[in-house]
Amino acid sequence: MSHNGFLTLHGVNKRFPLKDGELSVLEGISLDIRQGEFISIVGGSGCGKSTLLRLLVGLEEASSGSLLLDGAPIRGTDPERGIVFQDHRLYPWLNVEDNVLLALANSSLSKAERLETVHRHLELVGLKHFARAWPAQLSGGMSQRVAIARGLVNRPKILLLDEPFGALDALTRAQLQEELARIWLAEGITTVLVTHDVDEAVFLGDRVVVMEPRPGRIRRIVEVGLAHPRQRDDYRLSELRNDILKDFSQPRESPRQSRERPRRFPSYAIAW
Ligand SMILES: Nc1ncnc2c1ncn2[C@@H]1O[C@H](COP(=O)(O)OP(=O)(O)OP(=O)(O)O)[C@@H](O)[C@H]1O
Repeated sequence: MSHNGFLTLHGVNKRFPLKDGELSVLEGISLDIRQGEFISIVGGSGCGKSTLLRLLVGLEEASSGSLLLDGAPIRGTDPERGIVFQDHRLYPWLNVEDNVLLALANSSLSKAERLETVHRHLELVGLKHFARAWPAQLSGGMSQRVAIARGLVNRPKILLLDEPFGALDALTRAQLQEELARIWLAEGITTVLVTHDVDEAVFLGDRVVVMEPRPGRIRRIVEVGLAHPRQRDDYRLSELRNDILKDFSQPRESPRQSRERPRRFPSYAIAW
């Protein structure tokens, strides 16, 4: 495995302590991500996708192995790593502008520069006219746009997305996928997207990392090899999708014992 990636994971293991032993959630994760690349990570429930993303965010520490961003070890959260969760986590008592502004709390920019930066990012996600709106006035899709603006406003080195469209209806989801592709093309930001949705993974990703569970491992990495912007009805995308879906109907080996956690529910509830 070479170590010349912009974001490099090498031999990453993650174990959680249990009352009677420990649970191995990720095993031997090695991955080199190029600067500006869009990586999708797919896998069934419980294969450790979110845990992997939490390691990249710095919310969890690896039990062993290394995670390097631009040559430096990832330790703790940092504005150089922007994150967008499935539930947008906007503060209901702050308007859209202030929600995004909050992400710049530790920035060295002046107040005027911060406001200008916030407005530029709201424009980027198509919400130029909603700076003064309240979260309760936004649809689910609009809230996720605000969350994307907030994830980008610090000009991070990487953008990490954990099922960002998982709670949206199919049409809004498709629209936001296209928006995300446009933003990624315009900004050239290295992006890691975790999703359950294989169509979404192949539509957006330069490469798709297919994971398998118990413990979470990389099953294979699929090179999509299609230029952006892509056409949703491109038959090559469906071929890739079908090929990846086969992985989920043919387990490579019998699953090892694992403890399941109750499924998470999206905590956002605002839509109109
Ligand atoms: N803090 C923790 N303590 C103990 N076990 C944990 C912890 N966090 C995650 N796990 C376990 O790790 C495994 C992987 O969880 P993770 O949320 O990373 O999977 P996932 O692939 O993102 O699943 P989903 O798609 O359902 O969100 C699960 O079996 C879960 O129970």
